Amino acid sequence: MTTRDMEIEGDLELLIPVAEIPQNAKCRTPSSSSTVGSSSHRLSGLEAISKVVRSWASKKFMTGCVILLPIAVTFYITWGFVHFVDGFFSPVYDHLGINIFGKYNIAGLGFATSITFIFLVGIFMSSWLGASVLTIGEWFIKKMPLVSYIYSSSKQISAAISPDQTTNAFKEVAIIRHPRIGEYAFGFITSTVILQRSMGEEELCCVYVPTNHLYVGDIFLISTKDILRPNLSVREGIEIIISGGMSVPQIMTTKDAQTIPAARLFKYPSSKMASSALICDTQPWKNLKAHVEDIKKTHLRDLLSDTERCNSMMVEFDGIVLDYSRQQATVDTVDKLYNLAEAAHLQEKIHRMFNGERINSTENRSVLHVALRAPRNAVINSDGKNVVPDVWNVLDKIKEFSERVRNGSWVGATGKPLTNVIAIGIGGSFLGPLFVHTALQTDPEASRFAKGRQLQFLANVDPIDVAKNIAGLSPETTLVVVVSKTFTTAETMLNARTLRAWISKELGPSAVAKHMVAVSTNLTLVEKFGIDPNNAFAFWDWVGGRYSVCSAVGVLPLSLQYGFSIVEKFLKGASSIDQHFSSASFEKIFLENQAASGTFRFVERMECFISWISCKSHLTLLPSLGEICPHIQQVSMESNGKGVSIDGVPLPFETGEIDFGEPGTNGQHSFYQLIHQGRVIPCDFIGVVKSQQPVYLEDALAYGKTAEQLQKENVQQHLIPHKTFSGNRPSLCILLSSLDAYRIGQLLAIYEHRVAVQGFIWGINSFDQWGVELGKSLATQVRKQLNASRTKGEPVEGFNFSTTTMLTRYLEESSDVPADPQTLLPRI
Ligand SMILES: O=P(O)(O)OC[C@H]1O[C@](O)(CO)[C@@H](O)[C@@H]1O
Repeated sequence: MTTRDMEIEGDLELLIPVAEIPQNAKCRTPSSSSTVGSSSHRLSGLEAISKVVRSWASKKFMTGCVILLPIAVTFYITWGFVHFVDGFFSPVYDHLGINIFGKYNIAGLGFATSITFIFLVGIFMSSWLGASVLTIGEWFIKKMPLVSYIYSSSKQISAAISPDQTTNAFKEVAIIRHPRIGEYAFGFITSTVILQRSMGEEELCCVYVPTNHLYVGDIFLISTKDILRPNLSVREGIEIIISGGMSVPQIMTTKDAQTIPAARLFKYPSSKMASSALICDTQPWKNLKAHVEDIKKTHLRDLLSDTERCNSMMVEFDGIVLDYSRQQATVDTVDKLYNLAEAAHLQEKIHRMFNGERINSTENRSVLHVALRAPRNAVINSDGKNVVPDVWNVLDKIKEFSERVRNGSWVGATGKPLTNVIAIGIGGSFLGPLFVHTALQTDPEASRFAKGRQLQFLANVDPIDVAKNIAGLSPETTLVVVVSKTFTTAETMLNARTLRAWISKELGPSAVAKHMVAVSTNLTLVEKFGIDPNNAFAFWDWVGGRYSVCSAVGVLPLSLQYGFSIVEKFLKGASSIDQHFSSASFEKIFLENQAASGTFRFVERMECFISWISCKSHLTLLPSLGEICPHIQQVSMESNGKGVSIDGVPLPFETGEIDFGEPGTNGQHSFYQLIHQGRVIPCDFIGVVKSQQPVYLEDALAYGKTAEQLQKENVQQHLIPHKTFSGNRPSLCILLSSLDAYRIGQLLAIYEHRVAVQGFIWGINSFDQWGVELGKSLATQVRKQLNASRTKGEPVEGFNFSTTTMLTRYLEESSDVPADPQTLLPRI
């Protein structure tokens, strides 16, 4: 139902009795109602007017009641109270012959007397004598069965608001995360307690959370660090509870938030991304470094025996569970990481990214891949322009085009439907779409939609790849999608020329218009290549190649294969993580608490810092997720393999993870020996509930196997050193409830943000790739040399000894290769 429909329905509800509305009232045209007699028209018109008038009158009457009722109740109760207290001392005054309610009424005399009396009791009870009298009195009261209960309850409540904080009063208002992640409860700190365990001491607070006004509630023992302390007095807290939450202030700050200058809370200076100071020079970095050395002394098996710690390191969001309890980290580590995040201005940097600021400063570009999956009505600006409508124009165009191809209304040059798609592209124009395609193949819904269709990718320039790609395919039923952000990448253009030649040769040059489309930011070059600009799908310079899978780069080939509706789910999954990552409440929570406590919304980002401690990561996956490895390799290693800070200052520490992995148990039969007994390599395990959960392996890495255990198992003495596993090897588990388009989108966004956060912390530019550019220019130099040697016989020069020797040898042995091949069509 649209919003308009809902509005109409609402109007009908208000004005016309439901029983009289025909089912199709909303859609009825004037002519369809003309059979109804004119008198009934008049009748229903009068009825409607009468109902409107009645509805108006009743609304106004209720408004009057709503305003007058609290005033009347307040006066009534106040008057009753004054009267009651006035009458409290009436027997005394009666005795003195003063009739306070009679003819010589001295209104308020009894009230004043009562107040004075209460005041005097206060003074007396504060004295030693008063306290002794009270103790004796209480002793008697507590002996009386029912009375003792009434007395203790009333005493607790009055103690709660007692100005004497040495009593068992509510000491402070507290907000705790309860009853589950993402929800909070108001409570009162009543006392603190030190919990002594084998791992050390921990201070806990007793937090009383009222469940039925103030009289009944639960007591929680919570680590002092996990308590949020709002800027509210105990009295204000009690008011909130008694009013059922109605008196809660619209904006609440925590006490520690006071130390954050107001300007930093919601405004970020737009000049520079961060100060040029390196993160390694900050105190939080040094603290964390020292802490890391310290934590290494505690074996993971001991850390894992602390259920409370493990529980706090398990988070869940929108169907994804993240368990980082097998990281060499304690709650204290997480705190220190928050401090580090603060020092790195992480929050500001994320905010700037979503705000479309040109945070890719070396290329002077915004970084807005999040806009590619934003809902249609979102507003994300780049240079003051909302980019979301442009994104959706392209998505709509893809939807329309892919539907035409899929339903056979767009056919090839010979009139046959195009059931095969070859997507040519390399790097970011290939790896992301390949990952999603491979993962979608096991989603039953997606594979149903892909029935009878085939999607292939062509990236490499080895002629064998081309041959493999076109083997068994006919150009008549094939659509080629050339994907290149720049439309200049040598490998892609060579492959594009090759397939253009393949199509032209079989179907004639005019067939190219029907059989080739493009995805690029460079529409001029697309046209020059010979592809109709109407058949080009744009994206923008604010989308980095490796972050482009949600642009037409991935959406077009995937929609052709699975239909747009499936791809839209994938975009929605990624968007869910984006919103979570940037949500206002997260920002508020994070800033207000100065990142002091582990909040759920932040935790996804935490794990990457933890991995960072040892700077390496590896992924172990389900077969269907196999292609995430190469994709993450590019996203992570091309983004964060940097040697200078964003300001160009050489970094005295190493950046970048080395990511590698294998799907399923292939890794077990390949490199797991090394991760068990060789180097320590932090691992990410991605599991899917409906498939498998490789938890046994994570535990093996964490716990290991000791010599004592082996002895008990009667293992031969000389084999014990070989069969011993040190354990203490960190890993992370991401568990997805299923592997469908939505979850794949979520997974993609989690890794993209993880990489961005790492870069933000290290203070580098994760969005340029000058290292790759160097590789490209070196390749060009070599290509020019080979061409000059082959066509003009020029000697190899300008290279070092090794390269010169190898190039010369290559030239000698490949004398039959053409100078600069225009295509790579297999020579059959
Ligand atoms: O899409 P293009 O321009 O062909 O570039 C392909 C890839 O080349 C790189 O620039 C370097 O590998 C990547 O970032 C990019 O994804």
